[in-house]
Amino acid sequence: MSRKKASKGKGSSGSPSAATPAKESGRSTRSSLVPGVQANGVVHPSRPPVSSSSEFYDIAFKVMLVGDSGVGKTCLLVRFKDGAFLAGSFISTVGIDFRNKVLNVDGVKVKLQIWDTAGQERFRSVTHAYYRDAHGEILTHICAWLSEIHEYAQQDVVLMLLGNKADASHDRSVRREEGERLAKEFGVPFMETSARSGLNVELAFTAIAKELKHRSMKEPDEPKFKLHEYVNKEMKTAGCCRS
Ligand SMILES: Nc1nc2c(ncn2[C@@H]2O[C@H](COP(=O)(O)OP(=O)(O)OP(=O)(O)O)[C@@H](O)[C@H]2O)c(=O)[nH]1
Ligand SMILES: [Mg+2]
Repeated sequence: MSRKKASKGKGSSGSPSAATPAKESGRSTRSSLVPGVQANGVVHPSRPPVSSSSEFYDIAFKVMLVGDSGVGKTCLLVRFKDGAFLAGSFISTVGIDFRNKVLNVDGVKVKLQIWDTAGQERFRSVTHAYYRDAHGEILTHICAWLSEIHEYAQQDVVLMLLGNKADASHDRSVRREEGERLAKEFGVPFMETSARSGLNVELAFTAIAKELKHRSMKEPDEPKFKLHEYVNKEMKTAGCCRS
């Protein structure tokens, strides 16, 4: 299987299809974005791996983080990408940013190009343009955002609801019971996360990557990947020692 090289780091763009470097959010240093990365879910024919480096990938997908301002989308992405928590004052995302991460999913290098959208209402028209290219959506406020997704995203987009700030008793985005109820009602997987402690952050993105990879590369005789079952099995509970 031939491997493509992933652009590293963080970027932002005014256009969903042409990824061009743009302004930084001011929260972390900017690294350059290599344009022309195809995040199209296309599997490349089998060839020996070009490199064992995590920079190389076999298949790529676009995943969007959507939700209200302040729920922790940027922090979740930084935790996933860099393993760190963005402490300090809250700097709201302007427009849209993205970061790439390559995961090893059952021996396949899956690149997630993760778009971190601004939750503020005034940027809504910017984020609408990105929905149609997204393969996966990670939500942090299901009711308000599902109608947007139904309107702008592809029908078969993979969805996941997160209840972030599980470490904080008062400042949570979604109460666990409420999250579980809504997720059941809308038929999407739900998990509690914490960008601060790292709880379930890796799992949330890995689960999406697994589902997308299985959809693209499933052999005819291979059993269907069950996202709900995988999430329920792997999920760690808030308050527990693991993260
Ligand atoms: N306790 C706690 N605080 C968090 C967590 N995640 C984010 N925060 C805090 O919540 C605030 C908002 O986080 P952001 O990640 O910037 O929020 P956002 O969803 O990206 O907001 P917009 O960019 O405006 O859409 C910041 O002050 C973070 O430090 C978490 O898991 N636990
Ligand atoms: Mg943000």
